[in-house]
Amino acid sequence: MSATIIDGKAHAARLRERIAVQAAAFAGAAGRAAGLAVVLVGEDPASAVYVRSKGKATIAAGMESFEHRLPADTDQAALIALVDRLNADPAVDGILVQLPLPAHLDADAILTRIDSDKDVDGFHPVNVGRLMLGLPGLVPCTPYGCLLLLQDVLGDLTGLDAVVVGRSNIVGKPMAALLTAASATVTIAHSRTRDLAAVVRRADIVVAAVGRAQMIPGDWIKPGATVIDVGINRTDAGLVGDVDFASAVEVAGAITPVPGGVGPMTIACLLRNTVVAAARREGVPLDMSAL
Ligand SMILES: NC(=O)C1=CN([C@@H]2O[C@H](COP(=O)(O)OP(=O)(O)OC[C@H]3O[C@@H](n4cnc5c(N)ncnc54)[C@H](OP(=O)(O)O)[C@@H]3O)[C@@H](O)[C@H]2O)C=CC1
Ligand SMILES: Nc1nc(=O)c2c([nH]1)NC[C@@H]1CN(c3ccc(C(=O)N[C@@H](CCC(=O)O)C(=O)O)cc3)C=[N+]21
Ligand SMILES: [Mg+2]
Repeated sequence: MSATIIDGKAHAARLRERIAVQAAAFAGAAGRAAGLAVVLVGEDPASAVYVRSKGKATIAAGMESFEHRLPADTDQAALIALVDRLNADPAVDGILVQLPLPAHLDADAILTRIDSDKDVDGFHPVNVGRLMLGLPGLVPCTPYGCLLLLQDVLGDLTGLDAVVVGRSNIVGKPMAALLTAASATVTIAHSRTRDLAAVVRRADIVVAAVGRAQMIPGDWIKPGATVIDVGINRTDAGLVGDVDFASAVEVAGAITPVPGGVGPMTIACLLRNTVVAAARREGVPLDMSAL
């Protein structure tokens, strides 16, 4: 039996339509469009592709896009100065500094410098704290997009066994926090986990966020499990996930493809966070049930 393929691209397109309605309502009430500033330091080609697609999606949703491209040798003080300028700019509701930054820059200091109310990535310590405390804030886009896909497939996640493979600050840890808040029973696995196969085999939900091409084979997947593949790995065979799709699709109940799964949801959730941030900043009420 073959799994349902979770169409992240179609789900993201529907979400973007609802966001556009809310963005128009915001613009009508505030007298201006919501604005997203994206900062890219250096010339990494993959990052440049993401930044371009974020800019296009922002404009398509009826929001304003501000792109800042800085040379790879930009120093800490110059980047801090740009963040300060964006923090103070009333037309900017969301700020995203594309990661990874060049090694000579202190990414933690930059992310902490962003106004937490404009932190549409949800990486600022204040938003990380809010997520852990269950307080309203801005939630990291990729894990939030994964949660939306899981709830679409499974409905209520209460009591389900979830395994998150990967413990990064941008995907694994916030994913585990969201699943915990949704009342799943959560295991976080990582490079030091003993017998990863056995840990994955007991999961009703597997979220793979490792960055190793096709490392999770189908025979680790419990029959009928829901598999969310966050991995984006460029190989000679093209773009592949962290899950071996060909074998996993034969065992899983539902599975995201790469491309066309989590990636498009990340961008849709970034737009969602931007209109949410804009509405909070201006005190404009939004229909959150649409988002
Ligand atoms: N689709 C999307 O929108 C997005 C996709 N990505 C993709 O998701 C993947 C993960 O990204 P990110 O979280 O930033 O990656 P990181 O490199 O920051 O983290 C990888 C995690 O995987 C763990 N890990 C590494 N090797 C193994 C192993 N052999 N067994 C078990 N765990 C292992 C690491 O463990 P340890 O902590 O012990 O080192 C670490 O916790 C990448 O492919 C990235 O490109 C990322 C963001 C958005
Ligand atoms: N501050 C910051 N925030 C991020 O959210 C962030 C970041 N830095 N750095 C890089 C990662 C990665 N990321 C992706 C976004 C979209 C796709 C995406 O749309 N992927 C398409 C394919 C794109 C392609 O073909 O390359 C898909 O999976 O279908 C992938 C990956 C966001 N990230
Ligand atoms: Mg993100």
